[in-house]
Amino acid sequence: MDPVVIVGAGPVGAASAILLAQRGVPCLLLDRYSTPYPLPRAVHVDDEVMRILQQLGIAERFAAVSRPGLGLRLLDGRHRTMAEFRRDPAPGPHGWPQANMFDQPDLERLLRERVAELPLVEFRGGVTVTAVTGVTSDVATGTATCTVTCTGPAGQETLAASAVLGCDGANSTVRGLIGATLEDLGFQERWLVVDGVTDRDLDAWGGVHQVCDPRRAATFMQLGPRRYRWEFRLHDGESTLDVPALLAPWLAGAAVTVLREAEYTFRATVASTWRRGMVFLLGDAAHQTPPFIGQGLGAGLRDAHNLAWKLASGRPTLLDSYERERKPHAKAQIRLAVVAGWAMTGGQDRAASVRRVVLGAVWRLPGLKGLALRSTSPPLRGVGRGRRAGTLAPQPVVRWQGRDVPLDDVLGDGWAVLCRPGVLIRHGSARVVRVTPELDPSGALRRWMGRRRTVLLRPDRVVAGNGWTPVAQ
Ligand SMILES: O=C(O)CCc1cccc(O)c1
Repeated sequence: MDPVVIVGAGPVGAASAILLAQRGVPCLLLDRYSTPYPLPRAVHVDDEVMRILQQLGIAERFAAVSRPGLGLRLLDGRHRTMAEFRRDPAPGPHGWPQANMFDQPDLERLLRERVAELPLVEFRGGVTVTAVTGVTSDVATGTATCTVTCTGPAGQETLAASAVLGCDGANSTVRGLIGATLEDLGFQERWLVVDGVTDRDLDAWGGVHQVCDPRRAATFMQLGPRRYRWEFRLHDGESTLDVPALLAPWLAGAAVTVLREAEYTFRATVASTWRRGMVFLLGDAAHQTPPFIGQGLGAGLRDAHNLAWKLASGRPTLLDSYERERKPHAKAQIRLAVVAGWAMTGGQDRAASVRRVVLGAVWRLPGLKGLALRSTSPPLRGVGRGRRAGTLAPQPVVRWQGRDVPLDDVLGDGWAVLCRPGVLIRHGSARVVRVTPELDPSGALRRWMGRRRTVLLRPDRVVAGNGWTPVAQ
């Protein structure tokens, strides 16, 4: 079997390789560079994405280097809290804290270590892809073969591939090679991103601070012990900022070493098509979002998780659902991020300051203080029928073979059916898990199942339907 060639060994490419190799699919993981990009970019993943890291086999190690986020605070220009939306740091319905803050190089290291453990993944660094063919092959038979032309330490090579995954970031070569264009979702701002380490803990609140000040919108958060991220909006015509002066109000006299200062243009875009033949786009190659709800990297990992089991199934008809499911989900999260950005920066008009005053006043109403933040992840569209189809099943701790384990570890890598005790089903190749009081001592799974006798779960733990619907399998 020709390998799946994955272009780009950042988190999305590495995650794709791991998920495919774990399912027995050989992968060739190519990157321009031999070592991971050393500078921090993403800072947050939610609890649904933590389940993907769990499936990759790195969640425990990741939890040891990340910290639960406490939510979101909206501050005015004098850093006074206008509103606070809290998150519980304890594990939630998906078995992990709802928000997890981290330093991206830590995640990249864990992913590369996991890649190195898998004999079915070959990594080649220093390789630049120049052409991809086979993009219009008839994939109905599943036998299409693509070729990837690249240059690297071995000179120019043409590689045969059963599929090609373009995980090569915002300036994706693969995207251009398959003729996809970018749809603009109407947001473009320049921001200065500053990462720093301080000589002592700043004793800051452990959530994300969004400064809603049209004169200088800003974001501040803690990523690790004495590790902090600041982001400052740049106005038209500004190319540099007085960073020490901007950091000073956050430091309370502590000294900071700036690790990185980089200008980014935050954009909201989605690729016109995410697939040609057996060539797929994932991550920033397929979509870019402003960072204001912390869902950029998560969207890419969701792409990898959505596609890997479908590719590994060897059933080409399943592949049509990749873009159909992922694109609306990614767009919904990008639109939310754009709204959040608008609320923060809100323009320079008089109405913007009125909006902020109203927000502050609304926030002081009794009952609104301490409002909990909800998930920003909508259900996937077009997945099966029935209640909760397209949503991710929860992941309570269950009692299995005498041990307390997270549900996903019991469900395994394939299709699964949760069923009430006493229900007789023909189970085909799906793993049948009977939801008895012994299995589910907290009752969380039984409460979630409600009156449903059975629930069919896809390999990515998305609800495919109620009852036993072998059609979906
Ligand atoms: O959802 C949360 O609790 C945090 C969202 C977040 C994460 C990272 C950056 C950012 O601006 C928002």
